[in-house]
Amino acid sequence: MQLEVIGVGAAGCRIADAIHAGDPAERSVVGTAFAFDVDGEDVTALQSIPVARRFRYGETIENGLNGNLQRGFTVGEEHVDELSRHLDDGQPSIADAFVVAVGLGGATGGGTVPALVENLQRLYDKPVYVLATLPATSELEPSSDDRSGSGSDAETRPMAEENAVRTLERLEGSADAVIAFDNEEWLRSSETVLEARDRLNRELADRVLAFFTATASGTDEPSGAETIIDANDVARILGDETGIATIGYGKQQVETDDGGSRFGLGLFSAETSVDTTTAISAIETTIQKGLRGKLTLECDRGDADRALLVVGGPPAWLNRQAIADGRSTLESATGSAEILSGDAPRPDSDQVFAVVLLAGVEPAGRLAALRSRTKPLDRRRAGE
Ligand SMILES: Nc1nc2c(ncn2[C@@H]2O[C@H](COP(=O)(O)OP(=O)(O)OP(=O)(O)O)[C@@H](O)[C@H]2O)c(=O)[nH]1
Repeated sequence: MQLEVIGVGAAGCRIADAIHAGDPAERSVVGTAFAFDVDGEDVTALQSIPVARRFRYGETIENGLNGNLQRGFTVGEEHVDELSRHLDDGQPSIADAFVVAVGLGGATGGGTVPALVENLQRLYDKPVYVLATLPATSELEPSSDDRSGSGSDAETRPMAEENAVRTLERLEGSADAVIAFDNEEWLRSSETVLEARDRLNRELADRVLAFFTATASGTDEPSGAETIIDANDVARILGDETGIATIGYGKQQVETDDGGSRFGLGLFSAETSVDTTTAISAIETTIQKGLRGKLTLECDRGDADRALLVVGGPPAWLNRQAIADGRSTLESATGSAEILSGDAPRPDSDQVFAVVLLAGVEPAGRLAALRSRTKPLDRRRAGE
């Protein structure tokens, strides 16, 4: 698939940067990556997105938005046309989808992304997938030191939770889907988001890239796959009703045994000698890791409305029966009949991988907890 990747706010820009940095040259999925932030220093500190694609907006805002999401929404509305014009410099017309990255909890990304997503939906006939982090609990607990790295005042921490829920409410009905990443789940004990963020962003980028590079776009060379997953399949599984999605990923190193075929000489064929039992076992193990291992957002597998599985690796290792069995495993784990599966041959690789996308996974524990602690806006307005 070909993606236009847009990061908004500090976290969103860093995540977009990590995706851009990890985009594999030989199987690139990032058409153009953009970084939008009101904080010029954060935009400047990025490593990978070309400088010409980084934009500071709202220069008149002094001292940032300080977690004031209401102000963030206003700033987003005010600047959305300006930001959308920058996107014309990319390749939106040939993109299969937009991926908009944001750290939920902040005011800049969380304030601008809803207006931007609405605008993208109006301007282009492409799905818009939001990639959103959930705030870690350490940010929600008042403490004497600034452990979160995003707000120094104890008063701002509970705000992260409320902000996250409000931004999600605003995205309702405009984002096609929200692929969630739970910072809390991915932090090691006593680690802060500030300390861990580069690792978290790499983990997230790895999964997002594993997923999208395993899918095909109309312009791709024939891959030799038995069942290709394309942009329409992804859109079908992610849906268009702002459902919450999560990604699982498993991989395993395998032996490749021919002289040079891994390097694109085309000698590697399904006939190459890989013991069938070993291949089946490798596929089963990676699918189990993808399905039962840590997801970007933890959830009950049985809550997923739809799911997608792509298994990739050296062609000789892609045992069709094991992939079909994996699909059945996914079917019984989710209880869903809306399951798609495909394969992604990688003649130049020595890894077997499985990427699992679960969609419509609510109520996902962490998200349900955030929502339950935040009063619906109508009750709040009524003074309850
Ligand atoms: N995974 C990840 N999460 C981050 C990162 N930086 C911040 N966060 C989280 O993202 C949330 C939003 O923080 P920021 O992106 O700094 O906020 P912002 O959108 O720039 O908005 P303001 O700072 O309020 O103006 C925070 O609650 C953190 O949990 C990062 O690099 N990676």
